[in-house]
Amino acid sequence: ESTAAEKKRWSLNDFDIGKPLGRGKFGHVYFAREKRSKHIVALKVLFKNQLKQSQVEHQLRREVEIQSHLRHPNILRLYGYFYDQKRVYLILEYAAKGELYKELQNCKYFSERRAATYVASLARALIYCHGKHVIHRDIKPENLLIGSKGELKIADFGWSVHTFNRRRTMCGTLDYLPPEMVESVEHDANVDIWSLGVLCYEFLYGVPPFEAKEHSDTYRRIIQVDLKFPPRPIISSGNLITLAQMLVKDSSKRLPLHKLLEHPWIVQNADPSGVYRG
Ligand SMILES: COCCOc1ccc2cc1OCC(=O)N(C)CCCNCc1c[nH]c3ncnc(c13)N2
Repeated sequence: ESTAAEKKRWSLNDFDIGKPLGRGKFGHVYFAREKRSKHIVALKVLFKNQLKQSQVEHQLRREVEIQSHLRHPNILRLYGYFYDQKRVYLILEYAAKGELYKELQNCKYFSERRAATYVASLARALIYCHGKHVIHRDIKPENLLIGSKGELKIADFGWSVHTFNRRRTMCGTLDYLPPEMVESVEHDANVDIWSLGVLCYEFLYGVPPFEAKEHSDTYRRIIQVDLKFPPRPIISSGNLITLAQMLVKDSSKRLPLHKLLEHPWIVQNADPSGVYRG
């Protein structure tokens, strides 16, 4: 069901452009307001020539197609898009509290309550996506935003695919990739469970579990599931068990997302509203 916003042909002069919200690989994101409705949005501007050079136009088309049909409180809405001679513009929901990774950098690592609250809301968003045969494949702090009430929003579905056409292309950091993607063998929705485990680890320890100086070392640590838990005070053992059940090499043996939501560590620590109130 597409809304009026999806049908309308938008153009740049429908918007008052505000401050830049940050720079991504292919362009900038701006704070913007739609003039008629006064609705606040984020406008992501991508340069066509850069998209062409990197041959990602098809990936962007798929991203727009996928994200515009997803409706979930923890998935950043894509209201529509338009383009002109040189640029493509994505009209996105505005996340008032910005990028999660900056928050993680500021406080080094999150409390168990905060980590579990975020992991639970991500699990619910991924269950929703998997129910629509969409796997994200790129769950990492840089792709997570925080809404005005502190709720988590997954943005940047650049690497998501419909499960029938599983592409095995590689990208960016290896840290979050599960063994089957690093070995570029067949993969399924369980890749997102692995990445969620990596993310949970990074929320709690401040670094991803298989981080290493060289790509080749990260690669080997992932393949061998070389998982170490540095001594960190106030981490309940329940968490370590949860993590160990998500970071399993055999994708069919990973803790399913709906089981994760019933896991004692999540139940005891995650705020049921999905919002971390501090
Ligand atoms: C192909 O692209 C697909 C869509 O990708 C994005 C959609 C929205 C985004 C960011 C997206 O990709 C990552 C990216 O461009 N950066 C890391 C730089 C800007 C960081 N945003 C900061 C930000 C603050 N409040 C926000 N409210 C909504 N969206 C935001 C932001 N950013």
